[in-house]
Amino acid sequence: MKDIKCFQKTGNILKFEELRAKLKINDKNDVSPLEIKVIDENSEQYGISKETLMENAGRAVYEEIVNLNVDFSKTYLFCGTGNNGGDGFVIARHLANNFATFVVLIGNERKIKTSETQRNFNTVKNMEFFGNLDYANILDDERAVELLKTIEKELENKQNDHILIIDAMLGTGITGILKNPYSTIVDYLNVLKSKYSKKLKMVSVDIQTGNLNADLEVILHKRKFENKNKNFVVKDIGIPKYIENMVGKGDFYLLNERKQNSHKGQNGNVLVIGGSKEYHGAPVFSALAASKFADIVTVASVSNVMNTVSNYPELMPYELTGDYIVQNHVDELLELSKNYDCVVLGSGISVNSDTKEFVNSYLNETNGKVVIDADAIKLIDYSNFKFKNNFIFTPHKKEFEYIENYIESSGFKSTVVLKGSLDIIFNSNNIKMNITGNQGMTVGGTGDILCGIIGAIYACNDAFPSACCGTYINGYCGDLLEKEYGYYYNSTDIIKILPKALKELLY
Ligand SMILES: NC(=O)C1=CN([C@@H]2O[C@H](COP(=O)(O)OP(=O)(O)OC[C@H]3O[C@@H](n4cnc5c(N)ncnc54)[C@H](O)[C@@H]3O)[C@@H](O)[C@H]2O)[C@@H](O)CC1
Ligand SMILES: [K+]
Repeated sequence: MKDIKCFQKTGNILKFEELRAKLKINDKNDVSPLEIKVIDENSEQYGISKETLMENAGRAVYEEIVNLNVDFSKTYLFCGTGNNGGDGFVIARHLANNFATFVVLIGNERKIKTSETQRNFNTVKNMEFFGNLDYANILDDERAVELLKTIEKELENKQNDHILIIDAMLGTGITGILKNPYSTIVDYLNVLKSKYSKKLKMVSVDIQTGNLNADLEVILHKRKFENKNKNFVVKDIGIPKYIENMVGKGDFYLLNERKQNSHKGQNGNVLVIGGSKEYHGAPVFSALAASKFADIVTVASVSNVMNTVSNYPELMPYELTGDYIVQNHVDELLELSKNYDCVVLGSGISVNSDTKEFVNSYLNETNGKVVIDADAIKLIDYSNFKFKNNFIFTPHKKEFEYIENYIESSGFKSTVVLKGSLDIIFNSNNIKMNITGNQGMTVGGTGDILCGIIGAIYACNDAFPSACCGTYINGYCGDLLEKEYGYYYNSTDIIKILPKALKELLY
């Protein structure tokens, strides 16, 4: 892993910005909870801890409360056990210095799972001990109604002019319909709000819980799809822009879980179509890399590649006639491909006119997932070529020159991994950089390994996350090896360490 400071506007960053401009990919405005999870994780990895994010989030909400310019006689914070509740604890810390503050934890405190929420909860408990705020723990509807009744009493009592309710119950972690006591609390608060709309102010942290009709939603970092309240403000919490454009450990949340009780072949099977009389190492590297992740990997190639394949019992051979993969193999291979989730095309396939015909016919005919690498990229006749959305290209700089002029065309639906010291992964509406890997990766075969890894992941995932995660894994192996051996490792070492990398990243 290179440390980020080395990317002071190097060629690659400029290339990234040039491609992003060309593809007209601007920063997303709305994000899904899963995307937020990816950003959170990658912020943590690249330098801004979740604790800092939580602190900034709480502070941002507190600033909005101050902006309301209301001298609240009492503030209540309804906090869940997740990080939304954690934000609530941070807000309570700030409120308590200026307002009478009452923190309510909903659910058993043992359910608090993240360290950042735990830390802020402990501080709230200390503040209760020293009398800076009040605290109650609500476990069921009964206790909830009891507390809400006291709030109602305060509202009836005319001298209390304004009461603030902070909704830090649930944020992007909500799943399914609201369970009790949350739904009881939300319903009761809505009743109070309708009866005392002037005296009662309700502010939701990030997104309003259920159908709470909050006066204001203070949304953190980016607007969420869930946002329903028209009265919202989006607050920056200090996540640098580039974080959203980096591949990190967070991206692995986008991959499908391996099926637990799966049986053979459910976790993806891959067909490697490559090799020739001259090159038999390349397709075997791709296949061996894929075999560490996929269930079944077959190499379809000519006889002398089969000799190499036969040294690896974990690889299935499929022998083709002749010395090169050529046009008269098309029907046979289109048929064979139907039994596989993903095809890896190109490793060592050689550049000659017959193979050129094969590559173009195969890619025009197939509807399956294909990772297109190396010679195959050179052999395509781009003048009348469909960049299908189930294609992932893995060119290095030189090979990229073949496809660069087509990426802006509306018909460009493929995903590209532009390999380099900083890899750039993009399709027509996403673009990310990957910084794993090091100079040791220039050794021959790493490109074959990369397309094998991507093919194995792509077999049971979507194209863009497969391209990102596969590229990350490949470089990550190089980083593990660099720690041990400096730059003095080769592709066989990468394949050997691949299971360790996969375990660390995916397990
Ligand atoms: N990058 C960001 O956007 C940041 C997000 N942070 C906060 O973190 C929140 C997400 O935190 P979490 O992922 O921990 O999730 P939440 O805190 O939103 O809620 C998760 C908890 O609620 C419970 N829950 C889920 N669905 C439920 C339902 N239907 N009924 C009852 N209980 C339910 C779960 O058991 C879980 O414990 C965001 O909304 C935001 O407030 C901040 O800490 C700062 C960083
Ligand atoms: K909330």
